[in-house]
Amino acid sequence: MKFVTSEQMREVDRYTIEEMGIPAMSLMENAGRAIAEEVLRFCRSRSSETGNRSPGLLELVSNPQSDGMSAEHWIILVGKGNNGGDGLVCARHLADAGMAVSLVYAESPDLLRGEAAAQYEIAKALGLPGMVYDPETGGIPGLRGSDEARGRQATGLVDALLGTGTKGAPRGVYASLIREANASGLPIVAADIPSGLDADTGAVHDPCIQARITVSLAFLKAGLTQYPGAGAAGEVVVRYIGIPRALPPGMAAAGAVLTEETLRAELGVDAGRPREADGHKGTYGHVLLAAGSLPMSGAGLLAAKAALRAGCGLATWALPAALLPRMLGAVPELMLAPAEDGGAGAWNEAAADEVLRLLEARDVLAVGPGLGRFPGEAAFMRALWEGASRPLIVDADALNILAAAGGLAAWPRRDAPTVLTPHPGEMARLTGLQTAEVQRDRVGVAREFAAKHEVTLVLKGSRTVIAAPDGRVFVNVTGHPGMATGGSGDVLTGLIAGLLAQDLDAVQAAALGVYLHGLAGEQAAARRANPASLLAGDIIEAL
Ligand SMILES: NC(=O)C1=CN([C@@H]2O[C@H](COP(=O)(O)OP(=O)(O)OC[C@H]3O[C@@H](n4cnc5c(N)ncnc54)[C@H](O)[C@@H]3O)[C@@H](O)[C@H]2O)[C@H](O)CC1
Ligand SMILES: [K+]
Repeated sequence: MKFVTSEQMREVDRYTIEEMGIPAMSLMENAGRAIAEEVLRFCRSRSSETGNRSPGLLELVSNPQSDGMSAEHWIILVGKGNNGGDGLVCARHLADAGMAVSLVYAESPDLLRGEAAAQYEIAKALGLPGMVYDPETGGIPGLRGSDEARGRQATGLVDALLGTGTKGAPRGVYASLIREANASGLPIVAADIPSGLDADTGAVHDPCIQARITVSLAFLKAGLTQYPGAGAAGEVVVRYIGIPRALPPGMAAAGAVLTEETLRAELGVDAGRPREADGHKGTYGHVLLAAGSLPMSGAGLLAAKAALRAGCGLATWALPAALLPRMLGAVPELMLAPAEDGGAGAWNEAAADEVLRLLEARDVLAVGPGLGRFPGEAAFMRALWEGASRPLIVDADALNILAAAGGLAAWPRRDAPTVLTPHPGEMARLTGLQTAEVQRDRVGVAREFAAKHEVTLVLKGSRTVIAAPDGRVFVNVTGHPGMATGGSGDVLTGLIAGLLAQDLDAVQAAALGVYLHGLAGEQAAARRANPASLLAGDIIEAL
């Protein structure tokens, strides 16, 4: 599913209305109705949960208002732009469905323009009760304590304050209304985006609406795919409002959320592709891992096992010689290649030649899991970076060594496919940014880095971002918090390497690897009474 930025959305709106001639009022009508339908869906699901059964046909026929909505009183918070206009349409449909509705205008309705102003006239003509919020007295009627009659107590809020026209943090009355709405503890359905969300980066301003449901209109907004915005949005529903699904000519979506459909349609990955009947070990590639060191020998093992579980034909783990005795037979299917380490159980500059020699008879090199830091590390890494003519995946300390040696700007561009898999901290070191800066605009930072250095970048974390050298961006939504455990990244590296060995290109292998890694984590977590006890090895078993 593709997602767009606010700027792209504004251009889509303009193109749809001005070039295609689809009336803005139709779009607003469709938007408001879609939001109302999602509010009603929520109310019905809530009433069925709380046991108020939905009335039988006879009851409905005799009193159409009695479809359980009469107990609801929703307050619509109306901003002064078209987001507010959507809210006014929504209010009309909710009133028609039999619930009590109150409009609270952030600013005088006289400030409404265009379609939103027209919707205000309609709301007035229908006698929908409304008031202009007064920051002096504060307090939204129906949210105050129990002094209001039962019927007046609000049961939910629609946030139609700010949408894609937002600039900066909510100001003045908008901030007050957002704070009051959040403090009410009532369920909030956000129109298009939660007000206070940066719709492009997923950053949240102070304050930002904490929504139960966000009805994203026409297209998913980029900011809804990344935390903390994804957390503020609650359940995200993308609703068609009459804007054609095909983007205007020349516009490429800011990115796409990874689904099986996206993997197949956008990336040509068929996860269910059957194996050739006459396949043999050589058919499915041979992964070489340069990984592990005395204190972190397990990392290499996890990555190697994951590569095999990913379906590659063979895997060889090049490891410091001192580790060999302990690792013999640990994974019978795995081949071990000791690299001279002078008994130290650590890597050294000279070992690079051994790795490159081994790579000549193999298809992919993964370097980094448990590698550790060591004298001559930069020369070691540079030799592999320049000498490995095969697809290369760089992770963990190999990334830190790259960063410490001046980062990619100082290193030659590689011809062979290259995948980097930093977590936010490693990304900060690679870019010279603070980790917080990386996290504030994960999609943007990843996209820029991948294009600038012509690598495939996997920026890990919740909602991992996969950025291709050609500017395409994918966001993964599979996974489970229990996966935040030592070794989980090593498993991902091995998984991606195993896929690279099976003739997937760097972007395909990175995207499918991240997607499957998350799915496996979900399944592994589901098998445990307490998902916090999840181990990285469980993810491998679930692959
Ligand atoms: N354009 C269309 O045909 C459709 C739009 N849809 C809905 O409209 C909004 C976008 O509407 P827009 O008028 O551009 O802006 P907003 O309603 O988001 O409101 C911005 C409004 O508020 C003021 N403002 C901006 N930033 C702040 C701030 N930080 N604090 C306070 N006030 C702020 C600004 O002056 C504007 O007037 C879109 O999200 C959809 O909901 C339809 O859905 C589809 C057709
Ligand atoms: K909103």
